[in-house]
Amino acid sequence: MDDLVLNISFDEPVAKKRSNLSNKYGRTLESLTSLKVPSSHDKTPKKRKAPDNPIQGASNQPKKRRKLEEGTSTHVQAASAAVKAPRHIVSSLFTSNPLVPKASTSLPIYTTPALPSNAPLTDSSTFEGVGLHKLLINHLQGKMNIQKPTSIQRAALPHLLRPYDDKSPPPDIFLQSQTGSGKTLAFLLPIIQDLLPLSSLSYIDRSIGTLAIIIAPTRELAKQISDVLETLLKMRLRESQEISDDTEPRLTRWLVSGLLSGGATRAHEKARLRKGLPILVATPGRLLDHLQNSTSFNVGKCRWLVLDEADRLMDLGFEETIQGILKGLDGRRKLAMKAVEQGQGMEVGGWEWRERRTILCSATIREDVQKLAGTALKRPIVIRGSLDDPNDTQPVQAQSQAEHFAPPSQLSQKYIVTPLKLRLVTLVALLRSLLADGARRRDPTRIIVFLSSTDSVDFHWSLLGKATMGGEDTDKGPSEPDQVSVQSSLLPDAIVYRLHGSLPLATRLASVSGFAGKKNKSSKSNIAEAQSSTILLCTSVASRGLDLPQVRAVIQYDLPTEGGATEYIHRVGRTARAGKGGEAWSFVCPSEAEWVPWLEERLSTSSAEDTPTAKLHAVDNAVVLRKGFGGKGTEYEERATEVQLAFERWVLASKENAELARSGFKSHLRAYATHPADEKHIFHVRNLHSGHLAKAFALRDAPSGMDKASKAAAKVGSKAGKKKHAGRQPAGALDSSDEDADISLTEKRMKAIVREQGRLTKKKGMLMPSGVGEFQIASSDTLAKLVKSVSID
Ligand SMILES: Nc1ncnc2c1ncn2[C@@H]1O[C@H](COP(=O)(O)OP(=O)(O)OP(=O)(O)O)[C@@H](O)[C@H]1O
Repeated sequence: MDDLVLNISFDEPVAKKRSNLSNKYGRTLESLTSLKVPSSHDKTPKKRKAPDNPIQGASNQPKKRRKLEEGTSTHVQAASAAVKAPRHIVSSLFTSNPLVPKASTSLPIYTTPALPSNAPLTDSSTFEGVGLHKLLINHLQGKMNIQKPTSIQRAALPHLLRPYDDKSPPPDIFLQSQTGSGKTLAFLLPIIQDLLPLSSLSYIDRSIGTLAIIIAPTRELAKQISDVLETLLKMRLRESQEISDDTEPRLTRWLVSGLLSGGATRAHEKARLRKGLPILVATPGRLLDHLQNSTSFNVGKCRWLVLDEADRLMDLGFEETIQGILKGLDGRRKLAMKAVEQGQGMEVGGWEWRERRTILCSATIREDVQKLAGTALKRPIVIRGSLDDPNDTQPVQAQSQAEHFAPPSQLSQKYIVTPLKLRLVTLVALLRSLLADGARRRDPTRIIVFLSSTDSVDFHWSLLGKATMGGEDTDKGPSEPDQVSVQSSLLPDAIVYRLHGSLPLATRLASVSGFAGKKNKSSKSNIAEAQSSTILLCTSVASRGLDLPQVRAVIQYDLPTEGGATEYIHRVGRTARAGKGGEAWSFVCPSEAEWVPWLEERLSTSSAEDTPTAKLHAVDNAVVLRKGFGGKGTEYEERATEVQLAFERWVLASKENAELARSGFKSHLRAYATHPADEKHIFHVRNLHSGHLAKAFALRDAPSGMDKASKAAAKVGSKAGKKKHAGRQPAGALDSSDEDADISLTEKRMKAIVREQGRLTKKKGMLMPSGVGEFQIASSDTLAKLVKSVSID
């Protein structure tokens, strides 16, 4: 069935039984002549015609098997040199795997529960009822198709829309609610409503400066919030002629928004600030930089401050930066107050700018977030947006990690216990079956795949984009950092994007918008992207806040190394947003099987009651492979093997490819070693069979020295794990250090962790990285560049 949908058929099914020859180590060896490459006499390898059907090309190749394969062609010789192994042992994918507990042999049927937990409310709640201005309601309903508030909006808006009252000043707000529940509008709408009346004062224009600031941890998130803000600010400033009420004050369009995230030059940003940006969305480093260095940045009357994803801001080490921003804002306000007292500044009608109103959004109220709340918020209350109780508010108190933070109830959560050797082909099979489902529904399918390191993202992205079943030469050399998308012959009609912090900003933004189906100027793809299915391979940089439309599934190919259950919830929260359905898939190695009850326990304590959000469904690996590759009986095994071999051929085909695979492998291992101490009983590098893991990176063998490296990684991991949470480098940390101004902070953090791991050596008084391919921090190149310029005493 899937074969049809994906236009893949096997004209010559490979039904031969594999000979189960075991070597003395008990590993089954098979030589596969499909791996046979042109002999050294063939100076110019013959161009093979690309088969129409990607898998068919491979199945047409000879199937004779030998024990050992000898790489003899000239271009394979080069690759052989790269992998330093002229004789490659090819082990079977389907033998010598650890036993996997029995799981469901059919895919669970997904049904959306009657009441998705993050959907707009269906009761009598209305935007009028929570006090929203009619112009904003008209715009939401007429232009944005948003009819009713969600529970967090119903709970937060009355507090945030309350006008300032000297005698009973409104509280600052700590917003804590599910992913995809509409927090962005919950803080943007009150800000706009508060500033709107100023538009009627004839003497007020943009020169008043910045009156509201929203801080987001990453550039992607800042851009997304800025886009929503711009959409809101396009609202009509008068009601339609027929119902226009002439007693209403006439509003002018001076309320504009700006984005400061290091995407433009400082000089350009300064010029924009000089003109005046009443509402500003910014990443922390660049904002502090302008606060400290741009005299034209007029923020003395800034009344609103939003700290979005505050726990992520803390994770990324922005605590000092935020404290600097708070001090900077307070200092500027004092100066503005003095100026008004001395008659050198002006008042803003009766609008109270002397009291700042701060909103902090965070999934968790950990100790560090609570500390931040202590400095940033006045008279704070926590608003959670309970479905049943619109008035569910409480004072801020420290809680356990994931308490009150659960995945949306309508999300379908599944996991596959996958032997290491089968990971790569299972991923391809799963992607194929999800795409086939979408094609059947005639819907473009969007899938996000989380990996643990930038090197691993780069490897998988290149592999999918360039490896072909027929082995024809589509490799046009290494990918440029600004290349946005690739297409895979194994994943027809889908465009594959990647996202991590080592990519240039323009590429990152183009990847996000391309994946979301927006028109992409920089993309070289001929396919109409809006109609295409898209896949995003990414690090944890994409786990927070990103609101990408119609994400059908989130695949955690690598489970989070940082942030435990909370990070899991954020990642899966990229789907099943605002009441829509979605699937979350987790790849679990046999040695990690304990992760499932471990996670379920945490999810059930975070759910209000024992809801389906606390249950993950096991899906049998064979079911996924069969669905993805099709065929009768165990034919899928042969097909999966052909796919694996095609990947391995690609890795062998050039030095660059082999290097990509080895870097991905090593970075994966290093990332794995950073699981915290209290997860070591589940995730420990010593439980990973390096030879089997190599298969998942399309390598025939683990890169040399990996035994030592994995021991070192295990040591480092346990050492790092013993450190307190605050001292550990989070996944994707440098992914998000996205401004020039943040580089020095970034360097400090990076040096600390690299030093901790003993991978810096001192050369000529300068610290240099002594290791290769860095894990979740950045690619080895970036690491080298960043560290090179810094000398340490
Ligand atoms: N009242 C509403 N009715 C329908 N859709 C809504 C409503 N409010 C927000 N949305 C939509 O819900 C989606 C998720 O909103 P938003 O990104 O603000 O969620 P969030 O709570 O910030 O999620 P996360 O915690 O993952 O950042 C957006 O596409 C938004 O347009």
